[in-house]
Amino acid sequence: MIVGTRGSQLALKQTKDVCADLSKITGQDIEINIIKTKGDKITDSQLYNMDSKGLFTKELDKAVLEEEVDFSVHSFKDLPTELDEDLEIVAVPKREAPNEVLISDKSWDELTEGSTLGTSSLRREAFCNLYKKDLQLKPIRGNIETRINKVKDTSLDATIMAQAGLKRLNLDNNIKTIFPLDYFTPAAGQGALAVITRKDSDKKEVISKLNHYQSMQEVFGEKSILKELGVGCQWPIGAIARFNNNKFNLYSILLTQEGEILKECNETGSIKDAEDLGRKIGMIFKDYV
Ligand SMILES: NCc1[nH]cc(CCC(=O)O)c1CC(=O)O
Repeated sequence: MIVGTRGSQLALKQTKDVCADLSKITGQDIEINIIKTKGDKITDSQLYNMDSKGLFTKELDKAVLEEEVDFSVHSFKDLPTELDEDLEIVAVPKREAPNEVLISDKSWDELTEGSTLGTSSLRREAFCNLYKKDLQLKPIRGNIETRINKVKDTSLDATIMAQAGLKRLNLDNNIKTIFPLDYFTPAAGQGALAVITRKDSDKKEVISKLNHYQSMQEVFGEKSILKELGVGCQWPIGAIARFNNNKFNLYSILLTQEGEILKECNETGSIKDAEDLGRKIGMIFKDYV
């Protein structure tokens, strides 16, 4: 089999992890085909100002559709809300920690007025403005290590990242503060991967063995909020689903860029109805955007 992936350190590590698990099932090695996406080529730091639909996924989708590769591996949170009609997310492997973390010499509580914090995420900007209006927010680009180095070489006082990416790259020793999920709520799908094939692929069945049902329901629930709203990552929305003690809970918060809370929702139900809960929250949010 051949897998398509972006070439970033994180994308490659994620793909290798998925392939190792899949090889255990098939007993065969998987060839890795690196595909450059538009998102890898642009250098503008204000990513969220652009039409972000499939910025990191379009070329990969094409490779799967044209049977250049058998499947692709993505960070779930970077997927656009609508997938090509001939493609399918056949597996969401067990999710890594979805939390947001602070990279800095100082803890979140110690960060003082005027400190510089690098982020190019509207949601992270909104949460910073909600809790610490006096930080100087600066756009930041580059791979995870580059971002950490901007703090280490003191060109920035702090940055906020996903714990999952750091864990996967064994860079989690740089974490200063791990944010609780209901304090600094992550993006829909954060910490999870998506394995995509063609709907009519004969590899679908074997690849679907990588699926972790609970993780899939959590991230599909979160993503359906955005789907219902008809927005991608251009809105500052945090969403987190958790399945604990046999209860499926979906929490989401809608902010303005300036850090004002427009609406918070919390729904509990059956894990199999994850997407219904997400749609319900999306519908409620429609009155607030
Ligand atoms: N938008 C970038 C991106 N896409 C996926 C991850 C890693 C974490 C994940 O798998 O959710 C990151 C880095 C970050 O947000 O810090």
